[in-house]
Amino acid sequence: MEGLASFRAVPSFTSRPRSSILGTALNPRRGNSLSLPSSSSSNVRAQQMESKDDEPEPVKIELKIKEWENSMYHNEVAASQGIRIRRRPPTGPPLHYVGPFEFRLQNEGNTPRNILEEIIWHKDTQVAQLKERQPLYSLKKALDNAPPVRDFIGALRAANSRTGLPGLIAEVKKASPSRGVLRENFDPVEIAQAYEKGGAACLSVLADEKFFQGSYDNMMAIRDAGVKCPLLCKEFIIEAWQIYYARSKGADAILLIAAVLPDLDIKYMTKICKMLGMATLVEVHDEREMDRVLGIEEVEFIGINNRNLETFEVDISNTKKLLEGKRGEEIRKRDIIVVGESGLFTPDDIAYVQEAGVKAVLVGESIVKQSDLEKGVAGLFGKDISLKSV
Ligand SMILES: O=C(O)c1ccccc1NCC(=O)[C@H](O)[C@H](O)COP(=O)(O)O
Repeated sequence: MEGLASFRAVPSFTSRPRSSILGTALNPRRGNSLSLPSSSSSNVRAQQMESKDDEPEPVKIELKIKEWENSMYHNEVAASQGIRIRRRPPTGPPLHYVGPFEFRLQNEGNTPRNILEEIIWHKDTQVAQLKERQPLYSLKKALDNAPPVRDFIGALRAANSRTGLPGLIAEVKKASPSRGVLRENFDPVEIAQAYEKGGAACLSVLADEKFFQGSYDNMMAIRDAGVKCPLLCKEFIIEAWQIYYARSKGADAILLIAAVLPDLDIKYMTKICKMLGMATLVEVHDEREMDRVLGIEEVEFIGINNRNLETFEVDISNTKKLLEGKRGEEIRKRDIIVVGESGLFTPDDIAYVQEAGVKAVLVGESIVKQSDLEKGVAGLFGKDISLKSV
């Protein structure tokens, strides 16, 4: 797979001087054959798309140089699609390695412009470190032991027909940059079980530690406890590697944020998810992002975030605005499931976004703050939506 999506940032480059990489001897003749195990499973097809970790060392280095050169253009390509979030600091990484010390440069160029950009820059560094610890080839092996994928979109459709209300994706969310800590006594398994009992169709589990106090351990614990609701890994995905990682931890769906990812990345990552059997929720916030995403044939599941992730402003009329006119028509024609996300607190809010055309809602704050979570779900919908109610 050529293009922007296949040339990702080079993790180790963020903390190593370029000369240490360029000074390494290279083999200019790049072999194209891939030694993959023969199997017809979807995982293997996905492996073939992300194969460079299986390459011999000199080829890997050459690829990394190409990645580095191409990543320089990433911000430019993204900007041409109206994406304001930069993948990494334009003047170089914030951490500079100088002998045994590291120091942080603070200047206008390498200071994030908003919280989303700060999250993405942090994620870039974090993913780089995780990838070094668990490269793709070993991650792919871990997929063999991952629990089976459950049908995320199917669960939402089923809940929608069962209750006549939008299917609920209930968020296991301890804290957020905009609201701080939402729930002090935070037991992810207890929360997940209560949501499920209350009638949630699916769960969204925050995986980011730094900004949301979430974790992949939470997601695994929820799965291991036997919760049947399919799980959305709520993470800031910037590399395909993270999709495999999420799958290895039991995720059934992932989130892609259009404000962060260029079209080619969305397309490429959606294909990887499909091969792994996972659902891809593509999140938009404005008309421009919606139009970009509707231009991607593979997209079948769209989230409209009522929260502007750059300013934290929440306005649920955003969902209505983005589903009006031609956009709404196209969505209905393609039978795309739309999720109304953020800022939903009351039965009136739910009715409002349902009227606008959503078949599902993603809700965190308003339910996670309730002392009785099961009742919290019923309170949000204005009625008992649990399985025992019908
Ligand atoms: O919630 C935040 O403050 C936030 C900040 C920066 C990036 C993402 C953020 N939230 C992710 C979400 O969109 C919400 O967790 C989700 O839609 C649920 O929202 P809510 O019901 O308002 O908790």
